Amino acid sequence: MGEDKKIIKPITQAQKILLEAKNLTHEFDYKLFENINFTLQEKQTIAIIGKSGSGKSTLLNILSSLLEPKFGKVNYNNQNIYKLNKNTLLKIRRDDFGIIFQAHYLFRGFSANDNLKIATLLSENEIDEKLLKKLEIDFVINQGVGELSGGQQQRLSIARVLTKKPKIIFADEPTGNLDKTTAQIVMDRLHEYVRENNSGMILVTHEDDLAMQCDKVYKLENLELKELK
Ligand SMILES: Nc1ncnc2c1ncn2[C@@H]1O[C@H](COP(=O)(O)OP(=O)(O)OP(=O)(O)O)[C@@H](O)[C@H]1O
Repeated sequence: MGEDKKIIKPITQAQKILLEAKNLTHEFDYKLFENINFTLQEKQTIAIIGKSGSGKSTLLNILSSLLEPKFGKVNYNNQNIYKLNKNTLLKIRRDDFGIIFQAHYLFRGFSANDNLKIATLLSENEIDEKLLKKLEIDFVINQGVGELSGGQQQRLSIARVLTKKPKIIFADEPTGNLDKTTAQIVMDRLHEYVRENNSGMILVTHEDDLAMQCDKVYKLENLELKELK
């Protein structure tokens, strides 16, 4: 009698949805986008490209809880973040959302190290020395923020955000001040972080080659979000 053969089936589990936006519409002086739907899954990276002024940063602000849309909703943990009470929203923004914008919001009177320590105090995580080395800022860590170059400040703000271990990274031109090689180093770290932490990332960029390294690429154009990849 032959042995029972066990057939091991691959488990095809649906990826968890991290963020879901429905019917987003927004305008300032003119309409920027209308009825946009958007989903970010665990371990997924999504790039948003488009012409200057098309509304990419505005969309990222809305997705990251910083700007309430004129219409539509943004769901995180199945709840519309704009219907949450202020303290709950602040907690999500502090603990779960890692916002990397062009204005770094670093504390300028403090050293680079102090800026990182603030993130460790908020999250009870350690400063990741290896990450600082990979980002090539380990040797400026004791300098004041004001003494760092623009690109070093940018990488410090990225290190600070990653120290928090966010569930979702929202990055608006995170490599804007960097040369091509350093920009790639930073992007590699962000992708690595997402993979290793079951996180997700939404990246706004003008760099098509950096966008194409993401799992999905959308172009904001004519009020719509068109899927390019
Ligand atoms: N807070 C605001 N109040 C009024 N108008 C705004 C505000 N924020 C953005 N806008 C306008 O909305 C439009 C889209 O701006 P946004 O920064 O979202 O574009 P973008 O696609 O990110 O541009 P860029 O690629 O140049 O950064 C612009 O015309 C801008 O002036």
